[in-house]
Amino acid sequence: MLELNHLGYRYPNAQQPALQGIDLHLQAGQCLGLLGSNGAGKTTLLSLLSGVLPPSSGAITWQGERRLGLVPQQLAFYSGLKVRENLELFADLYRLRGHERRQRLDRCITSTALEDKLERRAERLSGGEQRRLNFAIGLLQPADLYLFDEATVGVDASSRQLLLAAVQELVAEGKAVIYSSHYLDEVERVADRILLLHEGRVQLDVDTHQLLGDQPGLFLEWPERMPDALLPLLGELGLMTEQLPNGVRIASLDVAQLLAITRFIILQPQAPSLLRFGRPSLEQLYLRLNGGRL
Ligand SMILES: Nc1ncnc2c1ncn2[C@@H]1O[C@H](COP(=O)(O)OP(=O)(O)OP(=O)(O)O)[C@@H](O)[C@H]1O
Repeated sequence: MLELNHLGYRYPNAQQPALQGIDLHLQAGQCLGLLGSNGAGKTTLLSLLSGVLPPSSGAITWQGERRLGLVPQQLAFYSGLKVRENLELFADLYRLRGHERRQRLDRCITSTALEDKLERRAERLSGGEQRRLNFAIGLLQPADLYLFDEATVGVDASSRQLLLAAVQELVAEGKAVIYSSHYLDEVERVADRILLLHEGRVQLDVDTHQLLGDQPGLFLEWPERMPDALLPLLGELGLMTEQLPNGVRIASLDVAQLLAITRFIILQPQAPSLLRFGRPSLEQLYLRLNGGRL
């Protein structure tokens, strides 16, 4: 659907490029979680894709028609108009007619739980409700690729569930989605692939399941460093381990092995800061991958 080849962008008068050497191939039905700390280049990338900024280098190639829906970080509606008037206006802009218009309007209103706010002027909505209107306008647009930039900031927990379900529905229908957020639990839920940007470059581009692993493991971490005798013990027990900065992840183990490790831990002067059995969360992995920057 979309291919990026060595894409780069430098803001006028900026010393460093905001993006450089970005290669990416995105397919229909794929949801890419776009991660990176503040200033990593996420919004710049979305601005290039949506045509707001022209590439300074490299190329964006669309396979087929370029049909794009955007939920921008900055609220983009008419604050003096009512919610319904805003939606009707954007439906006009998107040239929606007849049955499709009615259907898309109904769906975006339901997906963002704005049924009770339709007659309210947008400027009189709460912050979270304004975000939901912003989201609804993006969903209304018929598109093959949807871009979400910090789309759920300030949205309450139950509305957030609705918005995430709407994103998942798009993906299930075969739309491509790029979902940029600092809320890693959201990204973990919707994205099947993770693209991590750091200082304008791709640091990681990986399948979410591959990153998180399908097998639960035992995570052990100490506040400073793990006890020196731990690794030899794990070796004696014949366990597969992955070393972490202050601890280990043990891929799979039986009850006897778990008991031996527990005995060892009890005898240590310092207790572990983390002892957890399961899959790592994206947030745990991200903090490690991104050097502690969220
Ligand atoms: N209009 C601009 N003029 C000059 N530099 C800019 C401009 N907008 C962004 N930048 C710079 O480009 C880099 C990438 O910014 P960008 O907004 O893409 O980051 P981001 O990953 O979206 O960050 P955040 O998580 O804070 O939204 C940063 O170094 C930023 O300072």
